[in-house]
Amino acid sequence: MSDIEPGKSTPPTPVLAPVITIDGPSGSGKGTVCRLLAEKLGWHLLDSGAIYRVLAIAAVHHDFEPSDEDSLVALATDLDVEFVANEETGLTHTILEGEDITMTIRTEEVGMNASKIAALPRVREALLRRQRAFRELPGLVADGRDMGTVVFPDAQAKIFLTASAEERARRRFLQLQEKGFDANMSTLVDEIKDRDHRDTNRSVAPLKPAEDSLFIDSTEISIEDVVAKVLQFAHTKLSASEGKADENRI
Ligand SMILES: Nc1ncnc2c1ncn2[C@@H]1O[C@H](COP(=O)(O)OP(=O)(O)O)[C@@H](O)[C@H]1O
Ligand SMILES: Nc1ccn([C@H]2C[C@H](O)[C@@H](COP(=O)(O)OP(=O)(O)O)O2)c(=O)n1
Repeated sequence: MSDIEPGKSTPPTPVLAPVITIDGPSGSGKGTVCRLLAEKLGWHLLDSGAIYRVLAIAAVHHDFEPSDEDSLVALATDLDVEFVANEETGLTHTILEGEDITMTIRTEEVGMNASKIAALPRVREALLRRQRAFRELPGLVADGRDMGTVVFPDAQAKIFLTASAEERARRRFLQLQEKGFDANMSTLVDEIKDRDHRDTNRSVAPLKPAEDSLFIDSTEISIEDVVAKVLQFAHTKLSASEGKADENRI
């Protein structure tokens, strides 16, 4: 027997929004490129690293050790965080449990703590639904470590963006200086290598290129050229997937 009552039309199949993923190590340019892409396309933006960073700050607020997986899972499940766009400054403010943490979230210390708790499998699992909820029409640009491999394995276009550790540390150095933070170049190189090692070698959702991703080394490529490469690749992939959807409809 059919589920559809006579006289009633078939309910429309929900349309899944298209996704472009950019994964890669710290300082490769993911955040910058994703923001520019989302602006150009008018799509939503997911900064998944910000969620891990917020959780790391919340863990400190609650006095939880980075190894206390049960407490961190509970915190991740009910994480009280809002990302609020400020039209005047063009900044997205991060509000954790009512407190504006926009300035602290980008420090290297928070990045390192985020990397530690991100190695816990059940914490990652607890954050999956929250990340997937960002997938809304007209489309999503997702920035992280496991966007193309785990969170959105069916993404239409996947990019792996990297650069040499020295160049990434140099970029971070300039970025931190600009924001008025103290920074030391050789400490930054060590911290970046340490974080790369932890993110790449963890057992769950390690940092690695998805099999079907475009690999871009941005060490000697400008931001504008990286954006152009990604856009060209994404257009090709999105047209191909629209073609496939049409074939299936016939
Ligand atoms: N291709 C590039 N060439 C030079 N500087 C870059 C390039 N890509 C990004 N940057 C700069 O490097 C810094 C880190 O970039 P960001 O997007 O925050 O990296 P990620 O999100 O991968 O950690 C920013 O100040 C950004 O302007
Ligand atoms: N999808 C993600 C995003 C970030 N993480 C972890 C690992 C990273 O070292 C930290 C911080 O990520 P974030 O993207 O904010 O860091 P960078 O801006 O690249 O320095 O969080 C992750 O495990 N999976």
